[in-house]
Amino acid sequence: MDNFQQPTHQPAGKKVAILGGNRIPFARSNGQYANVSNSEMLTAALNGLVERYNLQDKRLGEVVAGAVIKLSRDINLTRECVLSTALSPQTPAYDVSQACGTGLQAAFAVSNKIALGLIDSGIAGGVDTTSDAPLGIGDGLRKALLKLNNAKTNKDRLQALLSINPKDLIDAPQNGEPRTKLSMGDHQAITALEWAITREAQDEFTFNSHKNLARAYDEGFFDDLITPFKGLTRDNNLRPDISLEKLASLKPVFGKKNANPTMTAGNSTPLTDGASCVLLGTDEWAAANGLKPLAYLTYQETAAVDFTGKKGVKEGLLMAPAYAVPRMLQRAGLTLQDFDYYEIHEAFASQVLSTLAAWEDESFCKERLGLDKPLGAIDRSKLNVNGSSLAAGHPFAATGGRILASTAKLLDQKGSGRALISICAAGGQGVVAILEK
Ligand SMILES: CC(=O)SCCNC(=O)CCNC(=O)[C@H](O)C(C)(C)COP(=O)(O)OP(=O)(O)OC[C@H]1O[C@@H](n2cnc3c(N)ncnc32)[C@H](O)[C@@H]1OP(=O)(O)O
Repeated sequence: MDNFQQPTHQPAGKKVAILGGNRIPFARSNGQYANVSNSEMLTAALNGLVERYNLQDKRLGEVVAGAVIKLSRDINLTRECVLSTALSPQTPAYDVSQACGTGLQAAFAVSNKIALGLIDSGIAGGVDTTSDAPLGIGDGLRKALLKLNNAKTNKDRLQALLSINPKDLIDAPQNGEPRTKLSMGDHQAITALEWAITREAQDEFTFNSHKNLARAYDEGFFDDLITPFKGLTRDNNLRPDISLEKLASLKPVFGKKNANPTMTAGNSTPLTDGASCVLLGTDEWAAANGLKPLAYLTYQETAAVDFTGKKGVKEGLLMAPAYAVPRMLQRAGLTLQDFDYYEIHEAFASQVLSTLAAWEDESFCKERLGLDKPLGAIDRSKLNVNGSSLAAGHPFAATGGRILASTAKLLDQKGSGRALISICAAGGQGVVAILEK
């Protein structure tokens, strides 16, 4: 199978600079932000960015953000949040949604307009809460209410009311695939088994994520990337004193029917609340506003895999980045080893490890990617150097902004270099990008 047949295009035109970023500390679900809405969190992240980069009263080209789980009243959540900030109310804004890839996809939307010369600046972002999740009325209740509304006699009305079953009252959002009814974790457990990812490797990977994030906080790396919010100054999922012994003692929570289940609450991301955003612009706009480009967003790619196996090979739900990255590398004329940093979203430790295993695997690279040899191994010391989602948490749509802002800062600190960003998303999708300085 050749996955490189479809022509993809790097938008020609203006360079797109990442000028800064901001987020609020991420909080475990039903914790510190239990009573805080998406709207309040995204507004706080945006306001922090506005303040840090003196954007008060500025009319930006566009603000694009989104949430994976939205209340139905939040028809254009991003626009409402922009109106609550000190930005000029003449700044247009709209929502996008692409599961966990939302934040990065929002940055693509802004950057493509900048590259085309249609706008000169913009903000991309994302927010999610699983604490303040929307509840709809269940199908059973909805149908009974419709019946009640159309009833002509008291008998019909009574029958409609009696048809209501308590279990049909509420329709809550599920963290699972609608087609398979499996949770993200149970899907990933199948992939982990397929790639023989051990419990020890997952726990060690998780340990490093927490240690790296804790060190980065202690070194002040996040001082100009995070605005304290509701009493939090750091992500409250972070465990600086994490131990391999404690990780090893946790019970498996996903793939429990497997012979040897390996995925636990420790080596999976927690359900999380939070928001993030990044400021993008042309070199000219940056100079006119006294800002310095941290890095440039140079390549982007989105891929999707058939996780149902309906039309051929059944692929792992979270394996789309394994396809998106080589496609982007080919277009950029780069190898997997040509990077100073790798920022791979840690949906689950085993997801990152499965993707790395696939890139090292000869038959996967030849048969599924259509390459003549494996992409090969990466230098693990360059991977998620300041921690990632396992430690920070993963408020779905906010992860893209978190990664973009910290990766741009890493490249700026280094002075020059190149970073690969990869985010897996529900629906069998993968959103990836290259940042350069
Ligand atoms: C594209 C994508 O990104 S897909 C990914 C999308 N996200 C998801 O699917 C979210 C997946 N995560 C979840 O569903 C939930 O967080 C779960 C099921 C993993 C865990 O939920 P819970 O059981 O509520 O977790 P909880 O926080 O209570 O942790 C369970 C135990 O593990 C312990 N624990 C969790 N992490 C760690 C750790 N790193 N080190 C030590 N102990 C830990 C907790 O302290 C707790 O111990 P206790 O029972 O003694 O209090």
